[in-house]
Amino acid sequence: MQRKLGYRPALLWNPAVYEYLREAYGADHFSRICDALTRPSTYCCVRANAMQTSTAAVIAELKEFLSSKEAEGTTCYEHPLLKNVVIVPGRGPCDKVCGSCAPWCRGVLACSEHVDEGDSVAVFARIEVKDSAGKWSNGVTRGTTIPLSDWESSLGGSPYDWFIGKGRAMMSRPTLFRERQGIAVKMTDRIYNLPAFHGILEGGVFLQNLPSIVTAIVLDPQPGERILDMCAAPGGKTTAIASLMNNTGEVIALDRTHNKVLEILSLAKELGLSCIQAFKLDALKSVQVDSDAQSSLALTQPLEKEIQCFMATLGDPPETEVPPTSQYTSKARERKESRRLKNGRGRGQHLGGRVDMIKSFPPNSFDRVLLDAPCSALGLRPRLFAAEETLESLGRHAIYQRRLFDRAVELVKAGGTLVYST
Ligand SMILES: C[S@@+](CC[C@H](N)C(=O)[O-])C[C@H]1O[C@@H](n2cnc3c(N)ncnc32)[C@H](O)[C@@H]1O
Repeated sequence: MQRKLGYRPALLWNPAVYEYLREAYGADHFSRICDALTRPSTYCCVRANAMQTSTAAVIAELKEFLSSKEAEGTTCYEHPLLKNVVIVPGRGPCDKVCGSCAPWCRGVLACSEHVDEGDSVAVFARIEVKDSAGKWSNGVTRGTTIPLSDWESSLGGSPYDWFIGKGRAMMSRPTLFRERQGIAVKMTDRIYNLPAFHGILEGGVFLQNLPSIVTAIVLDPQPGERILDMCAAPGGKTTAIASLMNNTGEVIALDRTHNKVLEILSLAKELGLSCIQAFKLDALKSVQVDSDAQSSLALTQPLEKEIQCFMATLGDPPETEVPPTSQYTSKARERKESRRLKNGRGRGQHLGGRVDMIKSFPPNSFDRVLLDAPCSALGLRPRLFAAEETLESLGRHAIYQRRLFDRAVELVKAGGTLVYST
């Protein structure tokens, strides 16, 4: 039983992607990457909003918050090199689980008999796998009972179950399978422990990962300049840039999705950054073209053709390629669905609020351009599952990113700075 409580998960890949990346990185390096991806970061990073507070004030307030019961034992300190950046170390992995994420009742698949509100429970994550018919499933019907006597051979025994911590049931077993909303388990001890910062120091801090903060610093925006952030929502890097400019000059943020533009505007308002203007625009169409250039653009290879060429460069797929699914879903439909998942609600389902649209910008319009292109999200951590990405979908991301990059190159002034991050 003790063996199961160790946290040594494996990341589930599409086999062809796994082979491709293993060859690209080398077996040893790739194995370390896979291992790191399965674990959360062991620290949090908070950017102090210099417009509203000081780093010292943020540290004082965070320390007070962290010394509260929930986050006991955690402290924070200023980053040794980056001013305005505060690091909050977490803990993990803990052999004996050392909380608080909260499994939502609709997410609970199976549960032991006679669990009552207030009981102490162990929480496992189960990963979906593809069955022989090519259908994704976790093999558990919602409402399954886990017999306490043989939990190890049922839920606990598969390589796709990982113990993630202990908690207290907030609902009885019958209630949690009946309810449509609510927290089923309040985690008390987690394998990895990072304090939650809900609603803390609103407007004074922004929770942001270190590479995102560094991206804005590398761009090196200067007060008074005109900066473009091409794929900007929710505005983490846009606001970091505006802060570095002491809220002077012009920071233009683009996103192609209405609701996401609203998010940028709302974050800029919350942080008191008035030099940010956000527009709804497809960055692929962000460069003004004259009519000659327009007709040559029409001659550029369509995306599908470019992807086929990319696939051809990979040669035959390895024998381990995942079999095609029995239920056919068109590529266009798959793309639409994945866009919907990434972009949230579409046109006609606006969150409310007007956003400005802009047509395009003349070439060489900006002192500096940041392109934080949409990516495959394979590097997001922690993750136990990456098998939905195929070589084709990765190729699609690469081509899309390159097209955006071409636009960024056109928009930055000669001698200006272009930072590409993804
Ligand atoms: C990686 S996220 C950007 C994160 C952001 N830079 C930050 O730090 O908060 C990528 C964003 O690009 C947007 N996007 C994707 N394709 C786009 C396009 N063609 N034009 C404009 N925005 C696009 C997506 O809606 C998404 O919000």
